[in-house]
Amino acid sequence: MIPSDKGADMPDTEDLKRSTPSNPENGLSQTLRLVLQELNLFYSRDVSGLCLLYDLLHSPWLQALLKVYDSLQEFKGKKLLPATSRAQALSHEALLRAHDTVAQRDFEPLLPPLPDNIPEGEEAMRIVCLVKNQQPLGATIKRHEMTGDLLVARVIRGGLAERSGLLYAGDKLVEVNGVAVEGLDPEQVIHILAMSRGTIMFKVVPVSDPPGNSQKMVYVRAMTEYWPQEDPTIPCTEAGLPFQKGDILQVVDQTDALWWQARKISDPGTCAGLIPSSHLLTRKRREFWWPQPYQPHTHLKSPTYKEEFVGYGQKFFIAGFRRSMRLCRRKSLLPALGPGRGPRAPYEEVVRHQRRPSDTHRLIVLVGPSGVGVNELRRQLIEVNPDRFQSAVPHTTRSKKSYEVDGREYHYVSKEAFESLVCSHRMLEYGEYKGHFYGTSMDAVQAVLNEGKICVMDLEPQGIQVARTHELKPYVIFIKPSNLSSMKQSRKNAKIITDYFVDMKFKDEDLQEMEELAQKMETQFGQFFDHVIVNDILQDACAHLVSAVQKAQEEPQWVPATWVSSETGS
Ligand SMILES: Nc1ncnc2c1ncn2[C@@H]1O[C@H](COP(=O)(O)OP(=O)(O)OP(=O)(O)O)[C@@H](O)[C@H]1O
Repeated sequence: MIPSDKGADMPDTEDLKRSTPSNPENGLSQTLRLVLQELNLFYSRDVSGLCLLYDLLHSPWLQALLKVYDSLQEFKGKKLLPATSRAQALSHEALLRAHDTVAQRDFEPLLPPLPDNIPEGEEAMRIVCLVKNQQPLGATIKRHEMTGDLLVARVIRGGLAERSGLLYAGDKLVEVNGVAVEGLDPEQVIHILAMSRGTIMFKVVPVSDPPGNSQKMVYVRAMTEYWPQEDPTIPCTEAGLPFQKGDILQVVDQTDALWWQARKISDPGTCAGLIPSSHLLTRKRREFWWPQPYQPHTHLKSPTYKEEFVGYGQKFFIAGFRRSMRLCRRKSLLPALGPGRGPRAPYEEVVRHQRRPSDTHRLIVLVGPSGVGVNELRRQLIEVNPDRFQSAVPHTTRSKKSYEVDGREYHYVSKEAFESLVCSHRMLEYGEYKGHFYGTSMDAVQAVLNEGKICVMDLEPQGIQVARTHELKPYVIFIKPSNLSSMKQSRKNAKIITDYFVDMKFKDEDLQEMEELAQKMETQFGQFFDHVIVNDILQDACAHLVSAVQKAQEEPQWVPATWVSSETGS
């Protein structure tokens, strides 16, 4: 292993520039230096503002800077061309030469040619000098099981070793900084490297067939978390890349069947790190890390209350807010995800996808612990623009009441018809309440989308996976409670919906339970959340929701690759 290292001082390029008198930029850099010196003087002098301004406006460096500015302005609109055709030809040639030099990796310093009189059987050596700067060398070493040789085990993408183009996986280490490594342990070599400052010299026997660079770049969403520090099997802990559920990773190397190299898209310029391959992580999860299945709401008392419309007195009818539907959702019959079900693959391949204006909108799914305000926010969103946002009309097997309209409050269907929807996997979620079934079908959602509207629904988290289809392309927003003291303040007048009391106020233990449930949901389902909104001040949360929904529809987003490939394939 070659651990990270700090401390090598690179020469200051500015200083190098200054020391060349013929440099045409000397005038400018000289002026800039004067500016700094003079400003420094002003800073430390006790002067009145007027004197300072007078001095400043008359100072030669300011005049010089203004001239520079004028010249730049003059050239800003012009296309710069070489003055003569000969200069033009020369500039083309210089450009091509620079291109070839980079393409052929024809870098300095040039090493002396190998002597002619190398004895028969002597292995050809490569001498590699690397200047350590503030980043890891980016390579790992191992001992060959049969020969006992010390080999470069892997070269990490984006690291110093890889960028030098001089060290390859499989190269045999002979010397490090003049010390012969034969017979040393990898740890001893690491120690030599850790102690070195500035230039490090490796003498290696090059691998006969260096690996090519034809890796396809793949992006994946992490469906689980990974902490290299807690994994005793990782070949090099320092080279490990920790990640959390939902992180998007750019996998840059999959040559090794067990350990891939990846970087987070949130840190694009960084050196890659080691992550377990999909196969290896699946095995590890099965062995150690599978979390306890999520238990949905268990605290509800036995139903004693009459079904009642919970409409908050809105000015127009919005489907999908009825108490029975909401209460039965908590007892959703969708099985909780757990071993044997749910997402087995630890990584999901994703692509950046931009919805075309002619496509139907993405389904907006709101998820959150009971009482956090999912329905309040959904209702507010729809009220903001009912022509744009709409809920799906749920199905029920209970009979229609006299004041209800089929297809408005519910689609009223027989038990057989309901069961047939369930069996044909057309129900996004369903549950039983007081002996009747309630649920939301994919077709009800599709009907809203087909009207050109944005369908907004709330789901229990174990239903998210059912909704994740390429037709609906759900964008999942997790509504999260803020901290306990803020919640106590903001929920002073809020009412919980239960099946045993109407208009019950939140007690401290309700808020506590909400927080715990939110944590559980995030731990187990965080990989599915495209966005998180903390519902503290209602107005702010609502504004946040409007902007998140807008972005989900109009800006490129990471979506499962299968959603897009099934589109292009059809
Ligand atoms: N940010 C907020 N500030 C104050 N009160 C809020 C806020 N958000 C929601 N509420 C209130 O909290 C109560 C519960 O909200 P809501 O009914 O939307 O919960 P829910 O998440 O849909 O829960 P359930 O799924 O159990 O119905 C309501 O009285 C609602 O008006």
